[in-house]
Amino acid sequence: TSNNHLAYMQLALAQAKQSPPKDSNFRVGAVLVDAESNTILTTGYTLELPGNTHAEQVCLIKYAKAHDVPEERVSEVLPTNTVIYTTIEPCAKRLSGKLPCVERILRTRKVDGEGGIRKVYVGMKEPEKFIKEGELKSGRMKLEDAGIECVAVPGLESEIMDVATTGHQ
Ligand SMILES: Nc1nc(=O)c(N)c(NC[C@H](O)[C@H](O)[C@H](O)COP(=O)(O)O)[nH]1
Ligand SMILES: [Zn+2]
Repeated sequence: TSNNHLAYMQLALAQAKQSPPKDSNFRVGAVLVDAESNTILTTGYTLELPGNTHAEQVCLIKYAKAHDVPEERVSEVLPTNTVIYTTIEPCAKRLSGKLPCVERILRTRKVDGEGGIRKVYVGMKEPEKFIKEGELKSGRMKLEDAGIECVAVPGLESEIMDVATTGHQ
């Protein structure tokens, strides 16, 4: 139901508020959810873990760690109907050159095409500040092409933006 989505997005926003301000990224929060049982698997916020980490990346690292696999093998342990809520859409490219979250989400799918993250619930699109719209659009297309639906959860955009850009000049 839509108010369930809003509740998870509000939780993601609460995570984003814990992120240390930095002028070269956005403060984002994310919540990894098992949609089958409607239970929270992990939460994450930008820079929560060392290595200039993104919120979505933190969720996956934590879940993988809890199941004794490295993040790149999280597909082996994720529940089959996993979804992620993120205050800003998964990044398609990162100025740091690190692996974008779109790629991290794509590789949660098992080799046989089963499981992994099936839907991405987004609080708002990434503002065109670090990355051009063309790149952002190609990221969205990659997810759609892989059958991963991006669903907007409206209502928190202005608060998400305020939190995301705290610390920017
Ligand atoms: N969805 C999302 N989650 C995050 O946790 C985060 N920080 C961003 N931010 C996107 C922005 O485009 C990148 O932060 C810049 O491109 C700089 O790249 P780095 O973060 O330094 O790798 N986006
Ligand atoms: Zn990212």
